[in-house]
Amino acid sequence: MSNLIIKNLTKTYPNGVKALDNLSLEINSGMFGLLGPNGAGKSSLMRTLATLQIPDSGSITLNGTDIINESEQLRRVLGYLPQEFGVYPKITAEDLLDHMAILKGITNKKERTETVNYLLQKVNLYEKRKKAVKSFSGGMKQRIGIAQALIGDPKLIIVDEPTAGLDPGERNRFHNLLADVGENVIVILSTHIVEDVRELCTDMAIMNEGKIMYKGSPDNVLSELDGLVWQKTIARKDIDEYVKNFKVISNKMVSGKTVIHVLSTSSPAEGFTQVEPDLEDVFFAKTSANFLSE
Ligand SMILES: Nc1ncnc2c1ncn2[C@@H]1O[C@H](COP(=O)(O)OP(=O)(O)OP(=O)(O)O)[C@@H](O)[C@H]1O
Repeated sequence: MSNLIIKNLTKTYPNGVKALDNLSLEINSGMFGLLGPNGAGKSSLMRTLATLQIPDSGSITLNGTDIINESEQLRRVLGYLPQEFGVYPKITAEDLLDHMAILKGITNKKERTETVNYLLQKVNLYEKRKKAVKSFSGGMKQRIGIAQALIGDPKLIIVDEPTAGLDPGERNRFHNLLADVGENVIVILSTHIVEDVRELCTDMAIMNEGKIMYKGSPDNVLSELDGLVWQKTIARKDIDEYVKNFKVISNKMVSGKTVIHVLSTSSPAEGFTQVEPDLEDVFFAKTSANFLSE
C-alpha cells in the first residue's frame, strides 16, 4: 500500500499568482482523480509532485520519504505524463522509449529491449515502433506517453490532462491502459473532464483556486447533493433571469434546448423537477463562484 501525504503546500509564481494555497491532501494506492477547472492549479500541483518545481512552503512525503528534499529517490519511482509531451523531431517510438529507459537507470541493453518491446506491445504501437513519434496522431502520442511513464515499475504515476483532444475510441484505449496498472501504485489523474473521474477513480478531490474544495469517493460526494438538485428546460434568453433568482449551478444545451440545474432544499419554482445529482453537478457546485460565497 503506497501513501502520499501533501501538507500545507503553497506556490506563488514570480508574477504574483498563488497557484497552490496551503494545500493538504492524502492519497493512497489506486486511481485518484484530481478534478478542477482550467487555472485551478492542477498542473502546478502535478509539477510539484514530479519535483519539477519547488514549492514556497509545505511538505510532501511518499511512503515516508520527503520528496522535496530527496527528489532523486522520487524520480526513480515516478512515472510522469505531462500535459504537453514534447519529443525530439525525428526520434522513433522505439528509440524514445529506449532513451527514457536509460534515464530511468535500466543500463542492461537486453533488459531494456525487453522492457521497450513489452511496453510497445502493451500500448499497441509495436507495429509503429520505427516511425517518428512526431508523425503520430494525438491518441498515439498519448499512448507512447503512457508507455514511457510505465518504464521501470513506478510507484507513483502522474497523468496531467491525458484525454483532452482524444476521440472516444482513443480515450477508451487510454482508460484501459490506466486500469491495468498494478494495485500498489498510486495513479493521479488530473483532469477537467468529469467523465474521466467517474469512469476510473475510486477516490477523488475537487480543486479550485489552489485549494481542495472536496476530497472523498465519487459516491460520497454525490450523496452530499441528494435531494438538492432541480432541473428545468428554459428559453435561452431567460437564463440571466434564472441566474439572478436561483442558485444555478449549470446550464447546458440538451437536444438544442437549454437545461439548467439549480440547488435548492425544496422546489425552486413551477416547472422544476428534482433530479439525481451527478458528478458534474458536484463539480459545478464546488467550483462556481455563485455557490462558494454562501
Ligand atoms: N509558470 C507560471 N508562471 C506564472 N503563472 C503561472 C505559471 N504556471 C501557471 N500559472 C498560473 O497559475 C494558475 C494555476 O495554473 P495551473 O496550470 O496550475 O492550473 P490548471 O488547473 O492545471 O489549469 P489548466 O487546466 O488550464 O492547465 C493559473 O492562474 C496560471 O495562469
